[in-house]
Amino acid sequence: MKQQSLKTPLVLVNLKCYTESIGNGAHRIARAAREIMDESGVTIALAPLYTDIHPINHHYDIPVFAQHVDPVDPGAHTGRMPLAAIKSAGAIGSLVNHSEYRLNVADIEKNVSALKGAGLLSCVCSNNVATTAALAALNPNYVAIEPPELIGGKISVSEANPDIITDSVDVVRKISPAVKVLTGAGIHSGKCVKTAVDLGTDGVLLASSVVKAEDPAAVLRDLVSLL
Ligand SMILES: O=C(CO)COP(=O)(O)O
Repeated sequence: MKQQSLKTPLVLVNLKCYTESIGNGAHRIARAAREIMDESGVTIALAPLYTDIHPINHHYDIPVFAQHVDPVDPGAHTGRMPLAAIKSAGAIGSLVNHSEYRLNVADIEKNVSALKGAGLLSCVCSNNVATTAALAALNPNYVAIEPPELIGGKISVSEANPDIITDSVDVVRKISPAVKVLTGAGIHSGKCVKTAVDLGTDGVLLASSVVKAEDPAAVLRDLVSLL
């Protein structure tokens, strides 16, 4: 099946389970993402709650990732989310192995292959350079390096730990050059994004600075301003 693709640099916003991401909140962020995408030409993708995959993709024509997919085939499971369901809702891909939803390596591999087989994108999250190397060997579309101690904070990975970005880019280039690298944790300004891209990444994965903003469009406008 033909694989989906997204233009680089990519700004991928994970809406997580924040109050601001539920119901109308998700639409508010989606409207802002649509506005800034049209204004700037930079690709902004969203990873909303499952219930918002279809509405956001349908109403705003925004590339949508699931925050997780369960490594199960359709069948007698209860409370799980099979890949076929996120695909039919309109997801272009899924996050896999976020720090807030760790998986074992066998399940990460199963998800990456299943997403590829379905023509969807995989964005596998990693916490350090050694994990990044192991995950790049699985050939996902993206590896997103996010130091857990900086997630949700005010100091970004670009400011606090540029070496982890450079080392991750180097290791991925050596192991699987086709794999794209994102970075995230604490990303909150155009300068953070520019530093990440200048250090060799293909974009950023972020959450709180946009989701919890009073004016998500203003924050997104700043985030893409130096690209
Ligand atoms: O975990 C993240 C994105 O998946 C990063 O979150 P913050 O942007 O809130 O640090």
